[in-house]
Amino acid sequence: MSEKQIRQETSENDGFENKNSGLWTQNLTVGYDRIPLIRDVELHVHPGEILTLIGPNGSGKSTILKTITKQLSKIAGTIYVEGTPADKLKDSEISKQLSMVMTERLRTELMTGREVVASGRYPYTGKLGILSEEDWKKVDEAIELVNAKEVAEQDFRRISDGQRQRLMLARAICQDTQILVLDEPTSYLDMGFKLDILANIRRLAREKNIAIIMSLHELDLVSKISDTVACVKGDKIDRIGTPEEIFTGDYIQKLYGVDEMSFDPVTGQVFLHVEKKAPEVFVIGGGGSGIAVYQKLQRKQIPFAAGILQENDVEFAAARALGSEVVSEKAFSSIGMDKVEKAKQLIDSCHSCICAVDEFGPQNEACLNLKEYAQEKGKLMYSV
Ligand SMILES: Nc1ncnc2c1ncn2[C@@H]1O[C@H](COP(=O)(O)OP(=O)(O)OP(=O)(O)O)[C@@H](O)[C@H]1O
Repeated sequence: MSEKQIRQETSENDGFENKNSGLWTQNLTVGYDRIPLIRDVELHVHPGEILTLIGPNGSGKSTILKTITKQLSKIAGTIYVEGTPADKLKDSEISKQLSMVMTERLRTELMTGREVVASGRYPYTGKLGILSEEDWKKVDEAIELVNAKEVAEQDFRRISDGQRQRLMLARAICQDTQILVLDEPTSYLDMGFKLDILANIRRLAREKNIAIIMSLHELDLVSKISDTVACVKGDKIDRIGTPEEIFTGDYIQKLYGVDEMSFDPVTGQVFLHVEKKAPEVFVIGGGGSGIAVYQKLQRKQIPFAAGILQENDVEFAAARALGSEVVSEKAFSSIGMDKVEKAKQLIDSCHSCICAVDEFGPQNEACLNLKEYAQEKGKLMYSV
């Protein structure tokens, strides 16, 4: 860790905020046609860190980002770029300090991907826009970083959305600024590129000490990449904190207006809404063994009960979300006889029982007991 990073981390720990670095917004109000959409936006993105905006569609994430990058006029407040109010900076000065991924305003007729990326170097070239060898080196490094070498020489308009997105990110990266603004940088990318680009963004922040502010819809990735998460809801930033402070309890579910069980804040898993009906099948699961069975039953719309799961079991959230009933025991406690009885009653009321568990030991003896019970009753099945 560099000395600068250590200083930065310790400065956070003692609560000291350095307004002269990164990006800072104070009492910022954003909106359209002078009508406020989000008020009092107070964000600070430190060098080397990533702040991610999350929130439902239309909540105002892009509006905040567009205002920060001056594509949209602010209604009130101040945006500090590396300590200086953005109003006092010329566009040419801002573009040396702050870069953004944008697609709308760019004219890309007859341009190759590499040329589009190279336009990110224009703030550093003279009026004729001639790039030096050093500029082209930065262009090619950025293209390499986003894994877009194979499409760099193609017509920018004739490549896929995902390839275009990677090149636009390269364009922002080679602009070589201290602040990077990204609006949904992974929306068109497949899973492999999503992970790759986000890992690169993370590395870029840490290694080059860049302050990054972005919006993301992939909640499972937000907590892995962000230092700070700001939640946009209604006419304000509803909550701001570390991923651990945001992804807890039922906050995210409330932010997005979904059922509490539709999302597991610990793993980031999402579950389709299920109508809770009287269970027809009892699933003996545990340790992740039951998940595939729950999903199959859900796809077939067969209501089920599950058990006996400890509340810290990896499949507890899935069972709770997809099952009509779950017999569970507190984490790290031995399974009580009352829970075994409850599970047996449910087996009695179901027409069949599926045992997803392959191996039994002292920790899941109660489940072995249930399997034997189901067998005695002639209800044991091995697959859906
Ligand atoms: N040019 C515009 N003029 C007026 N209103 C606009 C304009 N662009 C967006 N809006 C409105 O501003 C609100 C916020 O839009 P914004 O694009 O910032 O949301 P978002 O959080 O980025 O959404 P998404 O997750 O769907 O990308 C929406 O109600 C939208 O309809």
